[in-house]
Amino acid sequence: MQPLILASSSPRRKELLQFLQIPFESINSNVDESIDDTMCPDAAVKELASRKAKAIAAAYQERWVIGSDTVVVLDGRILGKPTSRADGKRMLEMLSGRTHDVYTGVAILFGEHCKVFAEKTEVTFWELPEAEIDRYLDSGEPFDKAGGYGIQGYGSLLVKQIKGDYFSVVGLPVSRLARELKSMQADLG
Ligand SMILES: Cc1cn([C@H]2C[C@H](O)[C@@H](COP(=O)(O)OP(=O)(O)OP(=O)(O)O)O2)c(=O)[nH]c1=O
Repeated sequence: MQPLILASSSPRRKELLQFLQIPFESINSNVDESIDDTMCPDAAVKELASRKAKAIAAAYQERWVIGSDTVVVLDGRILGKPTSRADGKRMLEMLSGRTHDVYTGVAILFGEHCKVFAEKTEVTFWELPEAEIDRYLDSGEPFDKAGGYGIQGYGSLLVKQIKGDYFSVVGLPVSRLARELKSMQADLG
């Protein structure tokens, strides 16, 4: 079997997929990630994960392809990656002292076969004084991450509690993914 393709540019997703101990290569899908504002988060991450996987599957026939997308959701509003320092600060101020949801969608494609699912994890932040938010922004870590933080880095210090899959927050729910992939492969013989 040819190596699976991870339709992603994310170094975190690449690192997490290595836990499955299967050969793969990663290829950036470069898709337009705009979505309808009124979409519910579960549907939005599944749509974006599918869009990323389909873009690669169209160019690489007969290959297993995985696409994924992560968003942060507070009070029903989707927070993507901050567009500026001010936007990052606004997001972290909103998340301070509150519990939000992180949704990660995954699409597994093989020819006309596909499985798409989403995981939700609840994350609670400590109350964050402005000086702590400013220090965190200075680290540069927030800018390529949904919600403006990375739980796997300095952002770990902002987090009081999580409920659900930690790896899904980092960008790929590896444990569920391994099971879904195995089940699809068993069904296909
Ligand atoms: C909340 C959170 C998000 N993130 C990351 C996961 C995703 O990489 C990113 C959300 O953006 P995505 O659009 O899901 O992914 P990406 O642009 O990094 O990569 P690609 O589309 O090529 O697969 O935020 C963390 O690394 N840690 C966290 O704690």
